[in-house]
Amino acid sequence: MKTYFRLLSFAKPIGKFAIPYIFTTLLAIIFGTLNFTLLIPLLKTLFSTEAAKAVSKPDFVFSGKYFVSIFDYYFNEAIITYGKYGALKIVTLIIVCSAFLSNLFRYLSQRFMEELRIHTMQNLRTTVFNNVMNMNIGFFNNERKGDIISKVASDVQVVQFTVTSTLQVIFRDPLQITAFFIVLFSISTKLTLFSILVVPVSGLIISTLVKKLKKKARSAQQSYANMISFLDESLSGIKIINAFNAIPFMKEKFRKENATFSKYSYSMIRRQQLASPISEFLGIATVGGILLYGGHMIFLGEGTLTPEAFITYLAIFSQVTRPAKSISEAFTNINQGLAAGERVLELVDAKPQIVDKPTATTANLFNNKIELKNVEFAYSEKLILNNVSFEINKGETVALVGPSGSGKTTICDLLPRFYDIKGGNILFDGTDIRDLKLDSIRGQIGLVPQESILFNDSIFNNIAFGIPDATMEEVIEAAKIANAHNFIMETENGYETNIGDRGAKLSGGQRQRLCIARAVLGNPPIMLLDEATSALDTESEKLVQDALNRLMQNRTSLVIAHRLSTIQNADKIIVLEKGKVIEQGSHQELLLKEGLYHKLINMQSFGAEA
Ligand SMILES: Nc1ncnc2c1ncn2[C@@H]1O[C@H](COP(=O)(O)OP(=O)(O)OP(=O)(O)O)[C@@H](O)[C@H]1O
Repeated sequence: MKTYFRLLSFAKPIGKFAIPYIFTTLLAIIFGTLNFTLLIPLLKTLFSTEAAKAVSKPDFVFSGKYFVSIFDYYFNEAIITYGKYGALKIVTLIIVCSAFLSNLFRYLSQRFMEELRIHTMQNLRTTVFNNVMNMNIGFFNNERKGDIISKVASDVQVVQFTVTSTLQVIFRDPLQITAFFIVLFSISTKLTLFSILVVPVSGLIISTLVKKLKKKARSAQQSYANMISFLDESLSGIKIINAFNAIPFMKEKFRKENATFSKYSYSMIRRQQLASPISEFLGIATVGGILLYGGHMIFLGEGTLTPEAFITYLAIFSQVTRPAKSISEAFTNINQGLAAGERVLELVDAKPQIVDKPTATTANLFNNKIELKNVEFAYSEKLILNNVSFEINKGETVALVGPSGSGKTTICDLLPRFYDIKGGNILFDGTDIRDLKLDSIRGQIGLVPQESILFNDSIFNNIAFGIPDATMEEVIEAAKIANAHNFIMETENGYETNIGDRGAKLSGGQRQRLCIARAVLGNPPIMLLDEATSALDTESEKLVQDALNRLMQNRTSLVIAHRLSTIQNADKIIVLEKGKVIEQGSHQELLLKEGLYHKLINMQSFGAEA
């Protein structure tokens, strides 16, 4: 129930939709019930052989019986005044008008409900996406991408079609049933009491049926998420899958997950679908019982039940099953909706671990140095960085070198606070970065990752990423500095060319140069650079290297260096091993020490050029 109300809280402002909905629904129910009530006089005129006699007007009492008898009274009057056929015309006209109004209001109420539903889901989807974007990088190491995608895309959809659609069931259908029962009671109390006895029995049967649905729904949704993850991985890794002849293997893996999903869906749907025929059957069985009981009452001349009232009674009672059925259906579906809702709310409730302190201040423009002091860091339990200390002075290029897994990338991720450190300090111009606003630090740091990260968009938008007011002149200028302008001009639509998924339509060197152009345009005072290890051909390599050198000019840079030339030109080299700084100094100083650096140089482990 808590989940349900939380999901509804996304309907804000609910009054905007709920008030017109309640109003139109009430009118639809009133006119809908009126239609059936009018059947009594209609049948009476058609079948009665006696001439109408004047009767006295019934006294007002607030009850269903009064309304039935007042109809009777006016109808009788109409027969006396206009004759039987004339009265029939009037009643038919009223029935048609009332049916028109009832359907009109039903349509309007449906429209308000749809607006509420779509509005709620729009809110929910935006909230989930925004919250996911706010999460710190570490969150994505633990959550599977496909899981997040399926929560935002599919689970929200399930919530939409189950949770919010129960809203109308909660309000409209019980009200409709009540209205019908008021009329039923006024026609025959005895008969109605008899039929009510059946309701708890069918309720019990249905609730046993749906009890297990929620667990099954959760397993089905999880299995669906696995499929999405798998699809995502397969599409990203399609080249490797082909190269390793792994297509049959992947197909088989997908087939298995797909079969699991189908199994859960099937067993869930089997139960779900049972609810409707069972409730319909119970409804008809009840009508059968009423038919016998009511017929018995008429034949014996017991009570006041007339044949026309009895037919009307049966007509109305057969209508009761419709809202009753939709209530029972809603209850079977809601479990599936709640399971999906819980999965979605997990994402809404996830709290980013890295947020601004309330006392955080805005960092001034970088003007002195970044200092790592006895930094300790662990992704989980195992310490990855241990007592790391070094300084990056303004204007310097500092190179990080060390064997694979020594912690170079980790150090680069700590400066923009993608992760928080466990011990020590990282000082930005003397202030701990945890005391500064995240935006104000990240705004001063540019990032060129090893793997070019580009979006399925135009070249212009990829370069101007994150700078919405960038002009074409500025973008061209940045592209020229990054040696990208010439190749861009050779593409089909120049800066408007779409580069495909993750830049698939470009070469590796071109992708790197676009990423460099993006960093140039951002013009941050500090650059974090992860040099690509993949060897490019000499021509492309030269263009990229040249672009990187220009990017680093007049800037403070921390570079994960793989090229000997970058390392030799660095002002300072930090040599890492197993998360510790083993040596630091210039190229010449470190060579003289004949330590790890010397060994690494001799082993030529700095990539293609070394
Ligand atoms: N997201 C993560 N979760 C847990 N452990 C991680 C994560 N990322 C890296 N590690 C571990 O941290 C250690 C340092 O990794 P890091 O990526 O910083 O090394 P690196 O020096 O950049 O290596 P390479 O040169 O191969 O890129 C490794 O032992 C790695 O297994």
